[in-house]
Amino acid sequence: MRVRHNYGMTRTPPEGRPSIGLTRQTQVYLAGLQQQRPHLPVDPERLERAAHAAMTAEASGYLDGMPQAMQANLDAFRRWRIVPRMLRNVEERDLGITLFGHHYPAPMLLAPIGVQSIVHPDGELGVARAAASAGLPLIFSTASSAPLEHLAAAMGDAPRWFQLYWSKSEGFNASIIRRAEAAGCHALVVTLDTFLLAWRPRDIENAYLPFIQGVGIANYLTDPAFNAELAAPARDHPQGAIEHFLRVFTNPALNWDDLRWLRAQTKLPILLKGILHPDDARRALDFGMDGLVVSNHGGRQVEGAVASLDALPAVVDAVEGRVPVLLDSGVRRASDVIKARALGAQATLLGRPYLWGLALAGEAGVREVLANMLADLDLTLALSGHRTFDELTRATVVREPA
Ligand SMILES: Cc1cc2nc3c(=O)[nH]c(=O)nc-3n(C[C@H](O)[C@H](O)[C@H](O)COP(=O)(O)O)c2cc1C
Ligand SMILES: O=C(O)C(=O)c1ccccc1
Repeated sequence: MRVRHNYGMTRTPPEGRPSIGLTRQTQVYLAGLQQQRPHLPVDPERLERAAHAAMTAEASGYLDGMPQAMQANLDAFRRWRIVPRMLRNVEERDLGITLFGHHYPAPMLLAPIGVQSIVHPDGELGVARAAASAGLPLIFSTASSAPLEHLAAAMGDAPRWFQLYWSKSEGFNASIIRRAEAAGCHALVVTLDTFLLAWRPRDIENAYLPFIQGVGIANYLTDPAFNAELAAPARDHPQGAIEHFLRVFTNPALNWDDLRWLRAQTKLPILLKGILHPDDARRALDFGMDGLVVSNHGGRQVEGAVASLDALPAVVDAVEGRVPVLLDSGVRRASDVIKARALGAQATLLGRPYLWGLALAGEAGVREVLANMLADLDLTLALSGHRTFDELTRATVVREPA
């Protein structure tokens, strides 16, 4: 089943099907799933618990982040409340948005998440197919368990972006950007907050690092520049490529001036992911960046970090509408997408929730999580009194009373 990227604007429900007021596109997407729905928990907290119960201890520990930073992301969303508006004729709605000249069905992308095969054998390929069926853009991670070309092939012409882990190897960086362009990615998202992997208590307790087993480095193993760099003895030694990956992955010397090199590499729009300070946002614009992703990496890098949503308004003010600002970290339900949009995020990235779907039911689980999110988004947009996301403003939300 394939759904084109045009949600809404039609009132007729699919034949013989009672309408509960969803846009036609949301109905069609849900209807297509009826036969194969795994029926996962719809509530995100229950979904999370079920997924963690189904995973190995190592995968469960790896998905977790630091308790305070993760909780801060969720608390920040809870502190904002939507103020619904009445009697505004919201019968015809359009959830679509446009970013960098491309139309997408909803203000939601799938966040780049590495090493997905540790939660389910469907891994990134299952996620790619599920994203394609919803028409929602998937951001391929550099640290994927499958090469980006395989994911692109599984998606047909459905939209995808590429996330870059900017390694110490200039040859690899240049090569992987070329590959992302060739695979039809619409934009390059450069993740700045993970130039080292943080002190992650659960992984340390489990003595766990996925790459040691060679998981999550498919883009490196298939890269001609990366392979050319391997010394001959390393090439003959199965662990050689893994050791080389570990050497080049960490890159703490990166600084702003390096963005000049990156800017010269591609004409694709470049977004910086991990921006939390308004001065960094302004600086990104000085270096010709095309967008920002406000993110604390799902609370996985700096314990006690500011919540993404709390950092958003100052970044949006600093940017003054010059480039799109996106947000992730803590998006769990449609109302979170609406709150983020009201506070100035053009779109949000959905992270862990789709991984929970993957863990429980592979590709079908991801499809279901996405379908549930879209239906919730469609209804919550309407019930809060809006036909499009452009109608949301800061006045759509209030902070909870102290
Ligand atoms: C298991 C896991 C792996 C991740 N891998 C990557 C990655 O490869 N590249 C990246 O930019 N971000 C990665 N992230 C961060 C996500 O892109 C996103 O910022 C985060 O999941 C948002 O937080 P949330 O899932 O709590 O909403 C990863 C997150 C998780 C949970
Ligand atoms: O674990 C992560 O958060 C992450 O971003 C990552 C980093 C390197 C490889 C795979 C995932």
